[in-house]
Amino acid sequence: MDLHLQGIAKHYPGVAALDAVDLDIASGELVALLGPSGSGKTTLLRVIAGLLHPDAGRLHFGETDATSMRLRQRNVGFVFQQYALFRHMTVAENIAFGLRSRPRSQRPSRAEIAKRVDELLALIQLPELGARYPDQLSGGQKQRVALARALAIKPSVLLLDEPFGALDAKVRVELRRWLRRLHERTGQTTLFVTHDQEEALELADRVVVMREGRIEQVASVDEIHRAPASPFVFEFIGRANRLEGEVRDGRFQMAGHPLALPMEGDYAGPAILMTRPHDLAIVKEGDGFAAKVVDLFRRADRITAELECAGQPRTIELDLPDTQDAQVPRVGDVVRVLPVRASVYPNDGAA
Ligand SMILES: Nc1ncnc2c1ncn2[C@@H]1O[C@H](COP(=O)(O)OP(=O)(O)OP(=O)(O)O)[C@@H](O)[C@H]1O
Repeated sequence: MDLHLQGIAKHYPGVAALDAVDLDIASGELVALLGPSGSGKTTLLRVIAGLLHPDAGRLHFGETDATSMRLRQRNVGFVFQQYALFRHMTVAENIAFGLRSRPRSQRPSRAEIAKRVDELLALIQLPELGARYPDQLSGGQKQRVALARALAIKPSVLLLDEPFGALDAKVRVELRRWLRRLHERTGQTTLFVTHDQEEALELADRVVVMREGRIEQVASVDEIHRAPASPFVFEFIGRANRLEGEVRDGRFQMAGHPLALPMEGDYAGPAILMTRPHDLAIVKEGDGFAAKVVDLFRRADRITAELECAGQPRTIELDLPDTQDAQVPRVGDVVRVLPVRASVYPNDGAA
């Protein structure tokens, strides 16, 4: 089922949890909602689920206007961070719950429900565990059962709110890969909330980056990497450096010195250059800008230099290439730094 949101708004006293959100999700897509705490991800999910009524805007499931539809009519599957399994029910009973609690006219027969439960136990790769109780499962197993329970009703859309948030890092990575494979098999339209950029980028077909109740960018994982729409997105999806300057004659300048980076568009004025630590190089002479090494960090797989640049409010980080003969500067050295790759944005004060 495809999903269309137009101008969805939800206000609480003093805060716009959602501020005119437009979003289209195609049938079968796996979309990640990514954003910092408080950016409106959960609110958006709750509006789609029908747990929360928006103040404004319209929501369509396919051709059907679902804005005023009740939770049950929407037939959505929902999984939260905290395992919401019923403790007094077995795994099989938990999975069957959504089907069993349907009105009699829409309820499948006992045999059909049992068959569906078996299919789902196989799908979540826990075929032997139907008779167990939730307390007898690991955290990862519980979340797989929660997913099976959400899928049992053949939902129009599956809504996952940080479903792996309470699990340890290793299990989390395993489960997100498992979810990706599961999605490839089921083709279930899925919206996945996370504040973990790695999780979003590994899992999703498309990523929606949210900030203060608004959508900052919607794009494929590739495009979000290649062309982050704003300094906020750039910073949110990986380690980032920010340099302030201006664009003149199609070049970014710091303290009057133009860098040799080609720039698209005809913007001129205050600007922000964003670049990743591994996209900065130390050069012998010529282009680039001067920076002073204020610290060196040895990490597992690299050495990172922290640099101070004249006139810049923040220090920047540069990853040194991992080669034996690489010249490692010392703290206090002044080096010339060249951004090999960067994105330049107008500095409108909001970035
Ligand atoms: N019931 C409520 N009453 C008042 N304010 C609320 C309520 N629910 C959410 N908010 C506010 O709306 C904004 C968006 O909240 P939301 O829970 O959607 O953010 P989120 O991106 O899911 O955050 P997190 O990653 O921390 O879960 C926040 O500023 C939050 O404080």
